[in-house]
Amino acid sequence: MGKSTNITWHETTITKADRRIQNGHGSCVLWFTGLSGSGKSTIANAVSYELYRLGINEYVLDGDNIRHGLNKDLGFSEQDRAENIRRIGEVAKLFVDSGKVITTAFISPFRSDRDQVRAIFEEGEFIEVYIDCPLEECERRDPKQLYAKARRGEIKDFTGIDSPYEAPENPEIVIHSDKVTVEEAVEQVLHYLREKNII
Ligand SMILES: Nc1ncnc2c1ncn2[C@@H]1O[C@H](COP(=O)(O)OS(=O)(=O)O)[C@@H](OP(=O)(O)O)[C@H]1O
Ligand SMILES: Nc1ncnc2c1ncn2[C@@H]1O[C@H](COP(=O)(O)OP(=O)(O)O)[C@@H](O)[C@H]1O
Repeated sequence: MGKSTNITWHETTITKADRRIQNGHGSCVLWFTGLSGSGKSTIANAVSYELYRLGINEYVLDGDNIRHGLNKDLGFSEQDRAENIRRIGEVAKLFVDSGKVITTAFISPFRSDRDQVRAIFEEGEFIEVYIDCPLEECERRDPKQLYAKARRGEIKDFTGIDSPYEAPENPEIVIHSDKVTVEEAVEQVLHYLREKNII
């Protein structure tokens, strides 16, 4: 329940539909989820680059970056992760309303948090992209040496080690990042967007 009272929703003069017409394409959020090191940031940025090249209005919301600003008051407890995802979901909704195709790269380990974000969007606007990569491979990559730290007990509540990751049950897109190249992953996402007439 919100704390604000006496507030009224104000419809904007220019609508999401108007912005989509001006842009010449649809808007949606490609919600990447997966373990640390699975490839969320790499693939989300590669998708974004390709969309930009095609003249599509895009934006990337990335976990580490948001935690430097908007969500710098949040840690990695289950409660803080839920609030992290809730806020990102609301920000993503504003971007989708602005007419963009956005990618988000957050571990978002809890199914209920992701489902709550899905619920604030209209049908077809929330596209869950599961970056499916075995923990062993993520740990082998360990691009930020965080798994090594977690194994040494220097980071607590690390996803996949001592904090759970709940895989999506019905994601729109599954990318096996241990089996396909980044280029193939990008093509998989673009194919989906074209098939749905979003781009
Ligand atoms: N305890 C713990 N568990 C998981 N990840 C950790 C942790 N501490 C720091 N980091 C770093 O923070 C990035 C994950 O932030 P997110 O906002 O995506 O996490 S979450 O969605 O709220 O679970 C994550 O980024 P990625 O590696 O890009 O996933 C890590 O770099
Ligand atoms: N097929 C692939 N898709 C995505 N990343 C890959 C792939 N193969 C190797 N990598 C590497 O794995 C690492 C993934 O890191 P990152 O994108 O930061 O993951 P995350 O955002 O999920 O933590 C990068 O160093 C990237 O170069």
